[in-house]
Amino acid sequence: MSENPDLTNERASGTFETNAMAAVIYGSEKFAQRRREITEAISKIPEFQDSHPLVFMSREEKISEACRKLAVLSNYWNSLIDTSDEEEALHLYREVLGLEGHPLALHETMFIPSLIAQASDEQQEKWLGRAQRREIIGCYAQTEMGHGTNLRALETTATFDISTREFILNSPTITSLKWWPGALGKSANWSIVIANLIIKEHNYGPHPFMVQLRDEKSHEPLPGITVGDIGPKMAFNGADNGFLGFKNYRIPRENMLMRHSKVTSDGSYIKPPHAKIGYSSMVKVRSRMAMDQGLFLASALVIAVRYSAVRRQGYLEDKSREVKVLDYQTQQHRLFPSIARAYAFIFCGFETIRLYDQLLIDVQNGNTSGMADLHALTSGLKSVVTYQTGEGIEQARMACGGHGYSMASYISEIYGVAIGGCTYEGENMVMLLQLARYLVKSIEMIQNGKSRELGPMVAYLAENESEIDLNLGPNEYLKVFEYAARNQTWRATEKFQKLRNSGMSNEEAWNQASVELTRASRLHTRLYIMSTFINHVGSIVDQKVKGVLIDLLNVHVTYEVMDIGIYVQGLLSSNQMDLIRNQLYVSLETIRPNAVSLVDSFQISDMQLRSVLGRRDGNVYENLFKWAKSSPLNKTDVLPSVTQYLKPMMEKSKL
Ligand SMILES: CCCCCCCC/C=C\CCCCCCC/C=C/C(=O)SCCNC(=O)CCNC(=O)[C@H](O)C(C)(C)COP(=O)(O)OP(=O)(O)OC[C@H]1O[C@@H](n2cnc3c(N)ncnc32)[C@H](O)[C@@H]1OP(=O)(O)O
Ligand SMILES: Cc1cc2nc3c(=O)[nH]c(=O)nc-3n(C[C@H](O)[C@H](O)[C@H](O)COP(=O)(O)OP(=O)(O)OC[C@H]3O[C@@H](n4cnc5c(N)ncnc54)[C@H](O)[C@@H]3O)c2cc1C
Repeated sequence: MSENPDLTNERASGTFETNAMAAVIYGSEKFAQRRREITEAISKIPEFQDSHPLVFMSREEKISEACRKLAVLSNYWNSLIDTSDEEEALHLYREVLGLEGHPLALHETMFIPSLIAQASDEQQEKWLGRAQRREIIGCYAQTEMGHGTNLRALETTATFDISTREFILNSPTITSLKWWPGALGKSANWSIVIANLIIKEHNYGPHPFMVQLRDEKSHEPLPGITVGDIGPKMAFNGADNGFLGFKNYRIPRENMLMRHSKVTSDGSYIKPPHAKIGYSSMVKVRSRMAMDQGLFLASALVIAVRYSAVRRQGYLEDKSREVKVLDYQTQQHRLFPSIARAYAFIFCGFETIRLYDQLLIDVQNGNTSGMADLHALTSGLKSVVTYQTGEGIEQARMACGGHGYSMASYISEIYGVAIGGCTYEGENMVMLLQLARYLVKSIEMIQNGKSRELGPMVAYLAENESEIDLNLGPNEYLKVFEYAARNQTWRATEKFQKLRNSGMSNEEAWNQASVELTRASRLHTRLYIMSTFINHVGSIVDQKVKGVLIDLLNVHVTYEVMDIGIYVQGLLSSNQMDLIRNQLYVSLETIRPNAVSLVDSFQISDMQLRSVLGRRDGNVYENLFKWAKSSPLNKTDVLPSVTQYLKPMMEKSKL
């Protein structure tokens, strides 16, 4: 079937090459090209296609389908990608497995990275190759039923038995059961388990241990291990998140991951170079989240924008033909700022992934000085990005009207998976408060005359306000954001200090200032996102691409400043606010002809999107009907439930 002419026309009105834009989105022409090649190669392998639509499958079927594809994938792995390239691997996973989770997701994202960051050279020699070759499947078991946030209160223990030189693992209570780890329930046979290290009755706090859970031949749980699946979730049901308990389960001393902290055979403890070095796997995932969430948001927008270009409803001036809903200003206001955010998040994601990779090298060389900065940055970024992604996806769903609510759109599944990011890798409020600690410390440095020691990301906190001339472009909007973030950070810090100075305990003062503190963290992070977007656009060489991205940046800066209006009342007059509002409306119109090309540029395949509404060819209606007919409910005209219950009920009512 040929392409829907409405989409053909939209594509013809684009002013730039989508391949050139993809090269900017994905950081290089080479990688953008590799993504296309991988997608093309996969499309030719029939076993990678869903055996039937995932949305009609039960959990068991979804997990089985994911395992089937992983088994097929193992035959093609080396021929499809450069296995040493994490981004290629991720693209392959996304294309073949989609986003509903699978038994290797945590193996790749946390188990292997933990071995790389936490295992000594000898331990890597023993386990890393096996993990990378997928001879074993691992997971990351930290969260317990009773505690996920407050890691110092974890209850699982690993007690060193000096006589046998083993650790004895125990789960002393119900609440100490590990609860949530992905792939733990049914798939993983090994795990990195975070447990309190106890030597001679002294608790040294949470440490990582390499623990075999299941027999490598029979896959049966080993004696002393209780393990299973925690049941269905809001989404992500292709993953078997699990529970895990230990009863006097012994592992050799050499199974504590000992790159940083160490326990010698006589039970001596050697401290790590930084107290929080064991938290690196979390920082690794957080550093990826802006990218991954940006892609979730992008997926929803591809669906909503393409659909809005083929959906016609109502009239504007021309009464001879109904208008594409994408031409309504409200629809543009609903979708275009999110397109800008998706681009910005991906740009930030590349930046934080690079920063993590650099930090990993620094830490391996004994330099831990960058840990606090990256922890603060990624804590704020994961919180803001996951929240705004959730908002953007939900708006995309509503922008598709009734069909958006159908699973045929697939947006609800994208939403369910993405929104989990507000919780996993540190609940958002908690992580905003982690960043707030860093911001408060920065203010205290300024108060103590140490402004010069501030890092580049917080230097603006020490600056004075300057006049704003909004006609001068994005950098002036950045100043507006700096003003808002600086003002709020000072106000929140002063509130905290005032409460503390009034005699309140540090903890209570912090609690009573915490809403204001989280607001400061959000503004600081949004400033970082805007500034990264501006810098990125500034570095683009292709002039056509750059021109469109400047238009998109204008949508971003005007929308973001309008969105934080309450924080800039002291800086901007109502005339200036009106000016910004009008600039936003103009920029929505400017971007309109490029809307479809901007989402096409994400180059997310139909196979990955799984959306009838978001099909690249735009042939929505005939495929919607086909999809509905394939619903299991339509296998028969008369359901057994009708024969069994409704018919007798109706018959009885006739009497
Ligand atoms: C490659 C192929 C991939 C295939 C992918 C396939 C795609 C699949 C499809 C979809 C993707 C979906 C994937 C889903 C994956 C989900 C995985 C989820 C995993 C998890 O959730 S793991 C568990 C995560 N848990 C947490 O994040 C816990 C949160 N809590 C904490 O981090 C901490 O407890 C704390 C930071 C909140 C507090 O810690 P603590 O009490 O110890 O510390 P404080 O006293 O508060 O602070 C002390 C001091 O330490 C500093 N600090 C804290 N953390 C760090 C750190 N990490 N680095 C540096 N410094 C740190 C803190 O700032 C304080 O400093 P100051 O005293 O203020 O100076
Ligand atoms: C999809 C998914 C996958 C996951 N995968 C894994 C995994 O692979 N491995 C793993 O170990 N874990 C995993 N988790 C667990 C996850 O990391 C935790 O659920 C998360 O860290 C939040 O902790 P919690 O559940 O204890 O929340 P809680 O801390 O109980 O949060 C409840 C509320 O209390 C508030 N709160 C808590 N502490 C504070 C505070 N100090 N200040 C202010 N407010 C506070 C929170 O903001 C929140 O509103 C996963 C979770 C999900 C949803």
